[in-house]
Amino acid sequence: MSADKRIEAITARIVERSKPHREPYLGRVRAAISKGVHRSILSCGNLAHGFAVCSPAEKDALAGDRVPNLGIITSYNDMLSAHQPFETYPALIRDAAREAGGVAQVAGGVPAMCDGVTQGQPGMELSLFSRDLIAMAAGVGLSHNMFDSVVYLGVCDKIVPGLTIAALTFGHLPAVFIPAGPMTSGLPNDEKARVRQLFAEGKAGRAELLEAESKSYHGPGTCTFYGTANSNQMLMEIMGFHMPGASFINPGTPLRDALTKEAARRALAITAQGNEFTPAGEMIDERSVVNGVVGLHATGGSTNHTLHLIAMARAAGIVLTWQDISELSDVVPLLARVYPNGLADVNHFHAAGGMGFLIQELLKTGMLHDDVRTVYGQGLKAYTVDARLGENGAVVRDQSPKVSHDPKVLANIETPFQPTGGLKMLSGNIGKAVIKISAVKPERHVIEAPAKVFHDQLELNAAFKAGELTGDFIAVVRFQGPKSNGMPELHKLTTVLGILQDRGQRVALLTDGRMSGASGKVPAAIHVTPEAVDNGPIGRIQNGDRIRLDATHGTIEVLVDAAAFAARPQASADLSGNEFGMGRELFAPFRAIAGPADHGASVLFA
Ligand SMILES: O=C(O)[C@H](O)[C@@H](O)[C@H](O)[C@H](O)COP(=O)(O)O
Ligand code: SF4
Repeated sequence: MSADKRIEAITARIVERSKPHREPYLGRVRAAISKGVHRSILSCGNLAHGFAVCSPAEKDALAGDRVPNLGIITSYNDMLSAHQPFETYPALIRDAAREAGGVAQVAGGVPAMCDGVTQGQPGMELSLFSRDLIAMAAGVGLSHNMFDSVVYLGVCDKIVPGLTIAALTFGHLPAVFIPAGPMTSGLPNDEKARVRQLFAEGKAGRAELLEAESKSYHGPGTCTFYGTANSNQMLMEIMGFHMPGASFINPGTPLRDALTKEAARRALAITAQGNEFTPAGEMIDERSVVNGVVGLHATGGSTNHTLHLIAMARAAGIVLTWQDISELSDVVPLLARVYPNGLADVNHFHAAGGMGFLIQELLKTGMLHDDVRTVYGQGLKAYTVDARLGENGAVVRDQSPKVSHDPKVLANIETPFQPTGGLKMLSGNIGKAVIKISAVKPERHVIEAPAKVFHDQLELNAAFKAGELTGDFIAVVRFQGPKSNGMPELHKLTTVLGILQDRGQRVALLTDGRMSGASGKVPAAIHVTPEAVDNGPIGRIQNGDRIRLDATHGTIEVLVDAAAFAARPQASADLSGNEFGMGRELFAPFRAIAGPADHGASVLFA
């Protein structure tokens, strides 16, 4: 069936807006494709260097242009529990390539930051910029120009967005993303959050907190809350970069390995040398991007994708805006309740029917474009399946169930948890912002209260410890934008504001910074643009100003006389402490040129 007419209209608007960028982009992709198999333009010297460590048979294969060579971009390290399983993937992929008559080589590695390790630490100020750095680093690997297709190994927050930017920049090559899968379920996320609140209130000690944290984050795989990392998996599947059913299979299982080998074989099958050539730059179009946004809304996905998905789309010449995202939110129902939007984790989501069921339900009422290209072939309907291991160890796919295995976690389209999605744009005399309402109770969608102004999250936490955060208030935490300090996640605010909210205070957050995808229950107007350091109105808010955050009508207003507000001096902040230490000095050029949040806060696109 064709997509809902409202989805079609927004898609058509994006197509029209994107033309000035998309058409030249496609021209570059087609020009690169026309050069044919890329090793043929390398000199003998280039080639000899490129396959010096290969076996004689591989050298022979690669010397001609008849055997496809698969590039591997890996983000393996031991810091991210989600990426640690990638250590063994290159060997698996090489075996699969050889068995399929091809060759595979690691083209390069990219850096990967664990936002959980850097949360609340100086390192978090490198996090957002690491996305674009990852795209650049992947570009270094692919610039060897030895490859006919690429597999990208990445899971977490900035890594999948950065790898997607690279995959679309090298859009003349097919791109298959291979995930590592979620950690098995440990201490439930809400129990972990409860112990954190007890610790913050002095009712639990450090030993008890560390025990709870370690029982929650206990082994290889992605953390099980529905944050940015798991939003990435959802996006890669619904946009057609994953093999169907690949996203949420636990690491270290036979099915996981079978899916990895299958993905490698598929990446070799869709090169220009075969009959199903699927270059990434042509596979991904405006419909794929809209499908990604729809998936975000239907699952209550991470607010960080109001930054990343914009930058990812832009890499393919597609101009996505917060208005598009907000209007799609008005159309797409919420079908998943996964922490922080519920108590379940991604393992429960998968067991309830997972991505196959979600896509099936959304297709039923035209919430998704079915007529899209994917690494698996034509049409998203092929993704309404469940993957399992067949007798001979091959991946077998069954049609997704017609009814959710757990309606409390995954709803049918006829009975959604909320009629609209989770991500709204706010606008008003403070500028533009985004808010995630899927995890906020309806009675907190409108908050009007006096401002309490802070210049970093530690100041707010200190005010909490000093007992100064009484009554209703809107915390204004500014100078947290990309040009100020790299736009770190302010997730440490979640615990304190959550305690105050649980005590009955009506509180909200307003910031030019961003939150973790795992943040949720406190209303937060984030990514305020323009940011304070860019002369944004958020820099003219003063303590005591009444602010009205209205997620129902999509507005964010400071209730001060317009002329008086405009006449106020712009606040300034001492950011010298953010310029050095923990590598921040290396990212000064990024802070200097970063674009605004509503354009993806990127150093790659204005
Ligand atoms: O956007 C995200 O999903 C977060 O960056 C996530 O990747 C990060 O790791 C959380 O902050 C960890 O959650 P805790 O800090 O609550 O453990
Ligand atoms: S989900 Fe976050 S905390 Fe968990 S491994 Fe990924 S980046 Fe680290």
